[in-house]
Amino acid sequence: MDYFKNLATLLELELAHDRAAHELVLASRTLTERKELGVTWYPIQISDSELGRGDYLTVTFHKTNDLENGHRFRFGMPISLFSNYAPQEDRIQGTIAFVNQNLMKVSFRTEELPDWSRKGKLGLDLLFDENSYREMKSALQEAERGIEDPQKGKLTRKLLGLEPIALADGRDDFDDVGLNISQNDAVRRILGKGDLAILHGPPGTGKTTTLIKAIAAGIKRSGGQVLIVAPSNTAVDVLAERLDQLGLNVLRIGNPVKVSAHLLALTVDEKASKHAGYKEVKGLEKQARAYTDMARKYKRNFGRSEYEQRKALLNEARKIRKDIDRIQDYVIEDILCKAQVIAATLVGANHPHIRDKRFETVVIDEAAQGLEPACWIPILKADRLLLAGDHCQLPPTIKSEERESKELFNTLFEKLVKRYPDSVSFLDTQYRMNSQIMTYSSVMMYDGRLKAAPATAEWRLVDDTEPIVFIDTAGAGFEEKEEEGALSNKEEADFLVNHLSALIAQLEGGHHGEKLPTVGVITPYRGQANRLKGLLSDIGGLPYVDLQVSTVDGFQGQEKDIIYISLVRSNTGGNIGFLSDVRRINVALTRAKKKLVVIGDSSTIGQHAFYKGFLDYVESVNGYHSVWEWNNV
Ligand SMILES: Nc1ncnc2c1ncn2[C@@H]1O[C@H](COP(=O)(O)OP(=O)(O)OP(=O)(O)O)[C@@H](O)[C@H]1O
Repeated sequence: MDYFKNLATLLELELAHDRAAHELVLASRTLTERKELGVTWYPIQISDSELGRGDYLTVTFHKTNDLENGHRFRFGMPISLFSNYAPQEDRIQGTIAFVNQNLMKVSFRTEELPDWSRKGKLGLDLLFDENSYREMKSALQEAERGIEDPQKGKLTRKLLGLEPIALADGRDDFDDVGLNISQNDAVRRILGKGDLAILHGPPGTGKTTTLIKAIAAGIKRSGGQVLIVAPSNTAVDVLAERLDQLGLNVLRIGNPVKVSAHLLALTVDEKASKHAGYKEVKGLEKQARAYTDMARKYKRNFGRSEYEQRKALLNEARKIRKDIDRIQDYVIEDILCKAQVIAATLVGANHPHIRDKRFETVVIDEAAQGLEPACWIPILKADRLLLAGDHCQLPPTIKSEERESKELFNTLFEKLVKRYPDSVSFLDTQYRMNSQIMTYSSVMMYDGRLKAAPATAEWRLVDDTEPIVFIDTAGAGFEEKEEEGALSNKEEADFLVNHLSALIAQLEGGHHGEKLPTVGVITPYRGQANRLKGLLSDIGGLPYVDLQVSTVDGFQGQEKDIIYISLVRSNTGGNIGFLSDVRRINVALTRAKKKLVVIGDSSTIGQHAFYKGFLDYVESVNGYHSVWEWNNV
């Protein structure tokens, strides 16, 4: 079917760009730059190594310094181990079996690491993760092959509009006093046995709360097992943690990124270590290791009989390892059977432990951020599907610049919202923003259907009369500049930092030692984010203030009491680049709880209807100011 072939073509384009970009980083950046970009660990030390299943060697590495903040190594990705003596030649590839901030376990397809690993300093490079693309491609092929199959292709045909779909009518008696009307309605429709349910949750409307209540209620009623997936590990961690808190048996497939003992306890490895079969495995592992160690003694200068001895010992170890594998298979099967909820990333839904499993219900959270080919991986395991997300916020990240690739921004979530509007439950009450901050987003993005919960609608900073402010830099000579491909606006950044510092000083005066509000500074451009971070660190930060500076992408899903937005764009042509993607600016405008300050050049951004409307709106609530008002004080 052309539908999946077209998707596969788009995916190929994206793969080519992603790979080229990654390989360019590895080939052209220095070791220090790669470390900063989070794609290299160096220097590292080996703290353990263990021969395991299928003669794979698992080696544990530790970072020997902890200066880098964040890295991009994730469970299941390929890496390359190198030594500083000959970083080009001395290399061996492996796969990440576990990773946290400072420790990584890597499986190598060998019984021993090469000799060079005992000399010099070692490092790890993150290789391009072709595996995710392979899984996506094979899901598209499988979807295409299965579409004619009366049973297997059923949900696929329904989702594509080739066969009638059954939607739940919402006639159910579910009612949770902790949920609002739209949330309870949504749960009722999810609990009805339709083929598809979509939960549309604008910012701060309790999408996750609703989703986990619906899942828990469904399991409580009819048992069964639910697969819940999300595009990012962070989102999967949130879901796993919250479902576990509700007392469900949750199994986290893959490797949590959040540092939490609670979450770690939900993984297959941790559950296996507490399983009754584990003791037996440990005993057998000890025996196998003893045989292998004995065999290794015959390593050099041996004659025929020693050779035979060595072979026999290794054979013995191998036999024991087969027994271990059998017990481990049983343990894993038992853990999988008992789980009420299995949580994984989209690609993790094809982890070997669950690759061949089917689920009556599959749930995809943050579905509007998932690449469509990745969404098909879990969907192919489902009889019915529940999607949650908001297509009016950021779409998935796409590396390719080519025009056709932009088609991937049109997510399956959005297509299904349009194809089956009756399957959509809209959450209409938000618990985050003062109503003045919410209104423009509600009108432009959500047909004016969003309202603020009563307790939220009026909240504001102490003595503050302006929850939403636009500061116009038009004519002030603030200019956008491009340096090494990065856009920033120096004067706007200086102004922002001064304005923010003054606001905080004023709040400190009125706060008398109470906790200061949290602050976020958002800008669409990385160059400006770096400039702002630099300025703020030059003035020694803002003491006692919880402050985060980031691009819009780093803020999705978060909230702060005060948000500043630096729009950067200031040119005569009215060129606003990717600011014209209103989904991106919608995310920025909906992060503030009590005060939102937007700084930009009305003569540039005002040429675009969305921003023109925004300026008019802010003026109508008396929040419009010119930069001169501050500069002349
Ligand atoms: N019915 C409710 N009554 C009171 N507070 C609620 C209700 N539903 C959600 N909230 C609160 O709203 C906030 C957002 O909830 P949740 O984390 O579920 O939202 P979300 O919609 O998933 O958020 P996001 O904007 O990240 O998508 C939380 O602080 C939650 O406690």
